[in-house]
Amino acid sequence: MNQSKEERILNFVLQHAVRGDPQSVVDHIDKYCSQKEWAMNVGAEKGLILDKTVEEVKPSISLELGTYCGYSAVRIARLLKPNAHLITIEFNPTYAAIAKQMIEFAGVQDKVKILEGPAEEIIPQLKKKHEVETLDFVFLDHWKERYKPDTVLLEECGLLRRGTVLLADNIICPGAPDFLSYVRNNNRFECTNYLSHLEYLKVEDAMEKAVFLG
Ligand SMILES: O=c1[nH]cnc2c(O)cc(-c3ccc(F)cc3)cc12
Ligand SMILES: [Mg+2]
Repeated sequence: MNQSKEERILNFVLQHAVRGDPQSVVDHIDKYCSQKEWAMNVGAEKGLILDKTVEEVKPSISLELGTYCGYSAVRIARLLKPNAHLITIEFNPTYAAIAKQMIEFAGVQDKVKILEGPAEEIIPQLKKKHEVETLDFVFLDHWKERYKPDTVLLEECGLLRRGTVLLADNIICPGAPDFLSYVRNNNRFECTNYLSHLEYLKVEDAMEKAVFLG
């Protein structure tokens, strides 16, 4: 049975990147996806915006919505302080299996917990089942039509606290218009837009930072 694109990305990393070196894993995914096959990793340019946000927030507990192959999970985990953790939620079991191998190869498995299933089912379980109190940082990178409902759900579940930073990918392409108007017109969020480009292409894209004011 022939390989999926995601398996080809993973195999390229396993064969060429340095085991235990998260930066090498990130660089090799970017190399493959810029030279061979486009894939929806946040990429190097928007990845720098993600890096700067993680370095600024210094989160103890982070949540990622949309793991895919694990590129941004590895990117975030490589910057986390000791004892800090990332929970990443992936709906697609095939992607989750690829990401698990990617995260283990990078050597960041002790910092990352992958949860498989729909975010709307897992988010309400975070407090009791996964011992989360409140989140310091949330990276939204799953389905654009889920950005707004899952943001409302995070708030309803008491997972946001004053200063929790949300960072959303793909604000222009594919776009998340209902999320954007929700956070920008809600006086409990302080928003900042970061204009960038779609991963591996010259197409415009942007990220939106929304700080919850409590
Ligand atoms: O579905 C997506 N989830 C998360 N991130 C994405 C992402 O960064 C880009 C895209 C995407 C963008 C343009 C296109 F022509 C086709 C797909 C989708 C997702
Ligand atoms: Mg994205």
